[in-house]
Amino acid sequence: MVRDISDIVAKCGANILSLSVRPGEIYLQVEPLHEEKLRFIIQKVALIQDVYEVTPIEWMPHELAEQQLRNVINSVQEGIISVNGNFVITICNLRATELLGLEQPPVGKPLSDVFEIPAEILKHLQEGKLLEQKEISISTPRGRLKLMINSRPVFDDRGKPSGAVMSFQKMSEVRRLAHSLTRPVMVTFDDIIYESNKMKEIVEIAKTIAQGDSTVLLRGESGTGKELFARAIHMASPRKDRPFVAVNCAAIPDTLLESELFGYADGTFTGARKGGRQGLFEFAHHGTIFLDEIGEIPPYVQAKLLRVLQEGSVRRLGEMEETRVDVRVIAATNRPLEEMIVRGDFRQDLFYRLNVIPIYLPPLREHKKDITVLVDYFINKFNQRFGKKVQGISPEALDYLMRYDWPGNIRELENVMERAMNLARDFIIKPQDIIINAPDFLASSSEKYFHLKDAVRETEKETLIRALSQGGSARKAAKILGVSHTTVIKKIKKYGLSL
Ligand SMILES: Nc1ncnc2c1ncn2[C@@H]1O[C@H](COP(=O)(O)OP(=O)(O)OP(=O)(O)O)[C@@H](O)[C@H]1O
Repeated sequence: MVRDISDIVAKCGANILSLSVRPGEIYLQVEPLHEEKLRFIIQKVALIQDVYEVTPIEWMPHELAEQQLRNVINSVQEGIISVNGNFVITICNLRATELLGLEQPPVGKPLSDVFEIPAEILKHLQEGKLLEQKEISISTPRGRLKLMINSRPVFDDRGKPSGAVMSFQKMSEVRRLAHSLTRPVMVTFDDIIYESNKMKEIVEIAKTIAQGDSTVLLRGESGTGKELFARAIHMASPRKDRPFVAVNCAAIPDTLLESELFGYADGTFTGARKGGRQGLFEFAHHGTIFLDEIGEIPPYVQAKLLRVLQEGSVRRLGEMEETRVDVRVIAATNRPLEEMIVRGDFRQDLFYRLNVIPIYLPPLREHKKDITVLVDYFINKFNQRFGKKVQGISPEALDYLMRYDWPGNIRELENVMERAMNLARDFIIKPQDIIINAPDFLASSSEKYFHLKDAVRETEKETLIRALSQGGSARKAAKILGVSHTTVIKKIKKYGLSL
């Protein structure tokens, strides 16, 4: 049939440009024809035995497939470049062309002409190796650009490397994406509940300093609202649409803290991720980093942190190059830093750098006036969470709360209220719904009633609290108690305590 068709076309003096045969279909591309000649060819071909239909079409099937593929690769957000075995560009999508600052896709040009690829990466590609999440910095007509690159090798029929397909994204976009996934819980100053003048003054100061960029040091006992204030300051600042990165310095083992904060270069240590990794400071670029439990950081990390605060740039572990970071630092601690300086446990110069705006959050026992509004706030909060309809608290129960000293501060009050809301059978919280786990306090109250299990729990919690305040850190408490650091961390979580 193909020969019969070709004969007809040839007799009409038309040139066949390409031909494609599929089961049940024959496609013919001929040079442009006069309309009459075309009609004549169609009529003749239609008369060939077993030909059912002859239709003029605009594009050959391979041209259509090519167009569809081009549309797909041009519509993706990432830059895509494919190279052959000689590292000549065969495909370059619109995003890649734009990122490289070029007018036209550089198809047909050697990769090295348009892309300043570090030698080690080039070697990697030539050897047909997979490349994952490698950061590179290239110069474009519009200036230097940091990219995150991935590359998959392509192999020929004999399994030899014959090119690669690379995809890349701007580092700033990767950061933004990561941030959109880890967006902080939106805490604002409206979520800070108080009515006392003491707290009012503090909130006013915090609102004012939120506008600036200076480092803030939040001091106060555990559970007084330091993290809440840090988040509210961030959300009231011009940085609110950028990352808020909260780091609990005490929860990260000393050996990891440095690389977590400042990142590491490729091949810095065994098991490290290929291509290195950016640290939390880089991740927080243009945003805020909250360094909780700052008193827990070891001396060598203190020295590096001081440099970051002084220079405004970070150097990843194992790297020479410095990266500028624009990060507002909010640090917090419940430790007596001044005493730690005297003992040589905390650097004085770092203290001064951190203590630019000190904010002291008082313990709840010093602003008991706020208990009433806080109780109402927690009743509302837990009504919503538990689908309850508790309307308030009885005067006796409130009096009970007022008599207690709240060593665990607002966090402890919140926990006690959560428990009370679970126990409440009525629309009003009664004294019997309030369980305060403090032996001294229980002894002085009318409801003293212990199962052995509860007593063991209480004693364990008490002992843990004592070891923590004596030692000042989970690690030291573990030593005092003769248990592992992990056990202490687990128990702290179990009892809703905080370092
Ligand atoms: N003024 C407040 N109004 C409402 N909730 C508060 C207030 N202060 C603290 N809280 C709540 O109390 C709990 C403890 O607060 P937060 O974690 O901020 O304390 P912290 O001082 O950072 O504690 P730690 O030092 O143990 O990390 C949180 O659930 C927080 O939402």
